[in-house]
Amino acid sequence: YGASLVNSLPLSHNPISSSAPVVGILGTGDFSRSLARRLVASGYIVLVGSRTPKRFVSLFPEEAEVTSQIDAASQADIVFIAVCPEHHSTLSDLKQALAGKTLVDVSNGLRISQYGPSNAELLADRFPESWVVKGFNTISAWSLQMGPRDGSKQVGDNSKAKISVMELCRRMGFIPVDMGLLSSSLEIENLPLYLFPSWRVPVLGTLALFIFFYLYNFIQDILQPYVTAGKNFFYKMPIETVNVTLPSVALVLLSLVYLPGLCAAFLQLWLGTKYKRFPDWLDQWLTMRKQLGLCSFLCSVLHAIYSLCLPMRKSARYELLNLAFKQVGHIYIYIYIYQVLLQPSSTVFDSQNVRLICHYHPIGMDLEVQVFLYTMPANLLGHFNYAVNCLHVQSAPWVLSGVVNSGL
Ligand SMILES: NC(=O)C1=CN([C@@H]2O[C@H](COP(=O)(O)OP(=O)(O)OC[C@H]3O[C@@H](n4cnc5c(N)ncnc54)[C@H](OP(=O)(O)O)[C@@H]3O)[C@@H](O)[C@H]2O)C=CC1
Ligand SMILES: [Fe+3]
Repeated sequence: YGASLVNSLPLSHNPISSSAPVVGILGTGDFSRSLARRLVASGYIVLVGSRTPKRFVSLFPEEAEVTSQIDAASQADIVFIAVCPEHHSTLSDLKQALAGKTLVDVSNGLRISQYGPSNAELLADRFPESWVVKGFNTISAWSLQMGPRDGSKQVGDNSKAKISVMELCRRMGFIPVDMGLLSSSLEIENLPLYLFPSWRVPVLGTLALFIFFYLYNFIQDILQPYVTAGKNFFYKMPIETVNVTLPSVALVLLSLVYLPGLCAAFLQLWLGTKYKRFPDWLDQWLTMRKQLGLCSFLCSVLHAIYSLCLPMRKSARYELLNLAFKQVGHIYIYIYIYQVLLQPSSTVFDSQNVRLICHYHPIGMDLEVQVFLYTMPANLLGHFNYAVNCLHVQSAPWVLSGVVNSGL
């Protein structure tokens, strides 16, 4: 869904100065589209070179010209090679047009390799009369779309003044980011005022789910026995009812982490393309997965703590069995902890993770493979975790009581 955000990004109003270098991009894939958008926003003249320019014009911002590969290569001063390395050989015809120019190789490998030659070195061999620079490969198409995040952000109408402030910033060791004209200043002023904007909906959703399940459990376990049989179980309210509520909330939240990926995959199969924009609700849901996953994690951890707090039961044997089952049942919490703490860069909840899988391995990938990758959890542990969690929440109460009551 690299395409999903491209159209929604506002362009800043940089005037294209005549002295700005003309930048060429070969390829019209995810990376090329994100890069073109950002370059246009930064005031560059962008020429995109494609084998079939007409097909892809609509996917690029109006300011960028989509043309043939040879056109882009001969007119540009600096050329990004946003074509997967397998297909670099198909660019050999452009050797003459690219002579003496700077080529930026943005490619990534498919697996870690200890020995060369690298893609960039191979490219340099292929184009001995050009200057190859390796770069941008660590920036995903997604990050390019999201725009600059770090550094001091500058806007101003007088470019000389702006440059002097940016130079000052650079000398102080920060990376200045040009955000356009003074008319964009409101955007920068507002930036520090948003407090956890991405957390509002997941946290409210968690609270709503908690209230729903708590009321359900309260009515079923406390109110109903009280009304029908006059039994007083109100002492269960602060700990036991909360404790049966938490895993249900965690499970539903975990389902909400996986569901949008499946929806997206089916939608892409249905539409037959990955280049259509997702509906807004799905787009927002997809970007919320990380927060939903972490809320689920929090509920599980609370559940583990509450389980330890529960008062001991009648007999020592029952207690021991119960405790043992609890530990088995709570495997999913350990898996969670493993996922969240030990694999921070690739946690299953990372909303960018699935995108990255697709972005780093898109070579010749057909739709089926892509859909497979989209539906596959970024981390198999995630689905294992989900299954154990389901078993625990769904069957644990009566399986455990059955086993314990049968005298085992
Ligand atoms: N996507 C990402 O997040 C990142 C990507 N990269 C690197 O950028 C490069 C491009 O990635 P990405 O844009 O995702 O890949 P895509 O598969 O989405 O796009 C590749 C593009 O290459 C062009 N191309 C030219 N010749 C051929 C050919 N013979 N066969 C197939 N395609 C050809 C196609 O454009 P056309 O049909 O118009 O000619 C196609 O759109 C890769 O090297 C990748 O490693 C690096 C960092 C991040
Ligand atoms: Fe439990």
